[in-house]
Amino acid sequence: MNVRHYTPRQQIALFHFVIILQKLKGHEEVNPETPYTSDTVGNPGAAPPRLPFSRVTQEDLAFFRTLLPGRTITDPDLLKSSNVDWLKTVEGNSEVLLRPKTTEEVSQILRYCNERNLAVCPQGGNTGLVGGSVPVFDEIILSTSLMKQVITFDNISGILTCQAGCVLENLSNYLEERDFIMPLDLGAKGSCHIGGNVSTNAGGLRLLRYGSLRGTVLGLEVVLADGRILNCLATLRKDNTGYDLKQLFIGSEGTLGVITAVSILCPRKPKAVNVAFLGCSSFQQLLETFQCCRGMLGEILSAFEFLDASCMSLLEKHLKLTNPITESPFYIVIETAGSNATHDEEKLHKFLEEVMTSSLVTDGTVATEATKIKALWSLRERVTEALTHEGYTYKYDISLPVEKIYDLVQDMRGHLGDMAKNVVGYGHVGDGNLHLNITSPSKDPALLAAIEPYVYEWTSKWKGSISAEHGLGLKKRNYIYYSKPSEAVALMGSIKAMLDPKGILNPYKTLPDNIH
Ligand SMILES: O=C(O)CC[C@@H](O)C(=O)O
Ligand SMILES: [Zn+2]
Repeated sequence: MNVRHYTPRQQIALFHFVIILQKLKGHEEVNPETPYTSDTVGNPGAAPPRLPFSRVTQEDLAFFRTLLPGRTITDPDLLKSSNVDWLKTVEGNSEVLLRPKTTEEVSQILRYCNERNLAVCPQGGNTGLVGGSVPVFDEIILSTSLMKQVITFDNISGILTCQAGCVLENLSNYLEERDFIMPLDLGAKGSCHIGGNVSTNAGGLRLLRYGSLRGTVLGLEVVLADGRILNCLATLRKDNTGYDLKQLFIGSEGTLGVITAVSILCPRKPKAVNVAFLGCSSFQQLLETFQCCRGMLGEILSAFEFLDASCMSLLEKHLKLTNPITESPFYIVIETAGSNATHDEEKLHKFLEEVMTSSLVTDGTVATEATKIKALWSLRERVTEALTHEGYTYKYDISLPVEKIYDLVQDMRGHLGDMAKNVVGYGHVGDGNLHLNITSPSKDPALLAAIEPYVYEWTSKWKGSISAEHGLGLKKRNYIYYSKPSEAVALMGSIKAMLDPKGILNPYKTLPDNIH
């Protein structure tokens, strides 16, 4: 976890080396076809015209280079992967990437940018799916990648305090060595930063059991747009002294402040973990299995996830993963996490017996051993990755009453007919959160016009959320009114104006172009 101290020259060399390695691995290879977002101004889901922020000058660069020697990056090749999002769907034209190590440095950067009216795009692991973590035009990229120190961990209370740039998987490993776990787990754990997770209020695979970050985050340190440091890094379970300001920064996607440190309540590492992978012949049966599962597994249930048969075909086709059970229209991943292996296995087997004999489930397999558990989880966690091989993916992250979630997928299939290559559904049944993904060989404006606003109207009719866990970013911000009343959006605008009067923090994100 600790960062070794390198000279500025060594740091640049290391940074170059890492980028070359990433390119060789092919992970960070930039799709040359990603259009610059600035070229798409006026298109649906794209950017409004550039706001009148200052442009970065040589004097500005001189200031940053003095403040962050070796950590002010201007080489276009090195900037490329920070300008483009993980999905390679949006790309900014930033000419500066800043890599502070301390809160004080972040504070000095923001104080300077605010005075100079320079726009800033805060960036964590850049794994977001709504275009929130990359610049739209030439915003300065403020990366948390070197802020990766664990500050404290209390093994009595289970409270971890760390810098915002800690990678989620590194934190999980750190905690597991101490018999604890993170309350949050995501497919992107190997790259995403805890600060980014908190800024977007990421949900993930354990929310059913441990709740959202709005409950597990106990304190935050945030740097405001004008450079003021707000130290609300409490490590208390209970604290009712005034307004809970940290909630404003959770899920506001870096538009109100830059999160620099987080304190979070971590559960004990479960002694026994089991994963069951089951097949169901209808979504109705899947829902009945969920009800039965909640009743019979009770407190040991830690995840209830699903994917449909189309997702499975893509996993097999593109990632060469093997379906461990008989083909079914729906698949469920159930995880139990408890403190007594015998008790948990007994409960799980009784439940499996019940759902098999009542024919709710057609086939299944169970894993207790770590590598097999990981393999079963891959079938759910890697659907997003499999979809990227299909061409262009239109992504929708919808909350609905749980009994409605798959109706949307079926309805959309009927609505789109042959226009779409694939219409797939997967997600977090336990949280009523559907990931509806629609693919086409390439970007297709006619297909998009058939999907939107239809999908948002459908969601709004059932009082759902048009962004359950991914945020609004650049892509979804103008659809906020489908989920929030105008009074609420107007109040959000007032809060933004109060905390960031010049609007320098992550402009063009989260809030709609027109607040009415
Ligand atoms: O890519 C998506 O649509 C969902 C990604 C993620 O939230 C998941 O649950 O796998
Ligand atoms: Zn998800």
